[in-house]
Amino acid sequence: MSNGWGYADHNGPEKWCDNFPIANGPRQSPIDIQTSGASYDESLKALKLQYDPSTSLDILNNGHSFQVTFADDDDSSTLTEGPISGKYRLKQFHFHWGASDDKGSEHTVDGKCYPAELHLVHWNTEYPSFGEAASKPDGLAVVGVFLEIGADNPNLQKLLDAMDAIKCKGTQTSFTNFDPTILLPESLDYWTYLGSLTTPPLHESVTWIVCKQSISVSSDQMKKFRSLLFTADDEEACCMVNNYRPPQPLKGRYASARPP
Ligand SMILES: NS(=O)(=O)c1c2ccccc2cc2ccccc12
Ligand SMILES: [Zn+2]
Repeated sequence: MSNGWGYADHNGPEKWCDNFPIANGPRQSPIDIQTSGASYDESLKALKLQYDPSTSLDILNNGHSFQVTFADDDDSSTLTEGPISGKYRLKQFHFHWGASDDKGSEHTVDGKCYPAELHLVHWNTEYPSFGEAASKPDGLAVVGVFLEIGADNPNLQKLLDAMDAIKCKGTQTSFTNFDPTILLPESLDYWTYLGSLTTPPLHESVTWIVCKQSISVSSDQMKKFRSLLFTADDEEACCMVNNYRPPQPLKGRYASARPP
């Protein structure tokens, strides 16, 4: 690929295998979660998410999505319990979305797409750093939350207001005192499976934890997501839309869930 990976026809998900052969690996993400095939696992615990708003640092347009980054030099913001062992620290969260309200999520549920999907990225403190953890089979845990078209979601407003300052690739601004707990659905019931990063380098290092309940977003709020650009201010403008990888082959995998 001439100029790095992206989501266009010339450098998008169908081309990633050229530079990242793991794209055709045995535990790639996202997947279509087939609820009839999901198994109940008595050993699964309830998710325990403890976030300290003082760890939020900044919001960045990285040219693929926008992400809010967190200080991860201590155990102030962590994920424990659920399907994982030990303690994982929150590193960042970001979103994926479509050009229209009928697509945009990476995971699907019985073939249903959502207009957007939130990913909260955590790394296993068994390893010395995020960078070390990112390529280990149990290195990362990502909590996914679907966004569904409905009423305006006031909990998204601070993110939407910051978007004017990060329109172009490579721009960032301070984003402090933000508690990502407000982005979570009321119920933290989840499906879980072993997968990968959904973007290059596609490391097969992620325990996926996908919430069954969605949060709301209005069509007008989705238009604000679509006002961001994939491109830098000195490049021809290209709207940041359809920054999602489609579901990948299950290759014998299935999602698990806690018994009702
Ligand atoms: N979609 S994703 O959660 O796989 C993902 C990451 C996952 C784990 C670690 C780092 C990640 C960085 C991402 C950056 C942009 C988009 C998805 C990303
Ligand atoms: Zn993601």
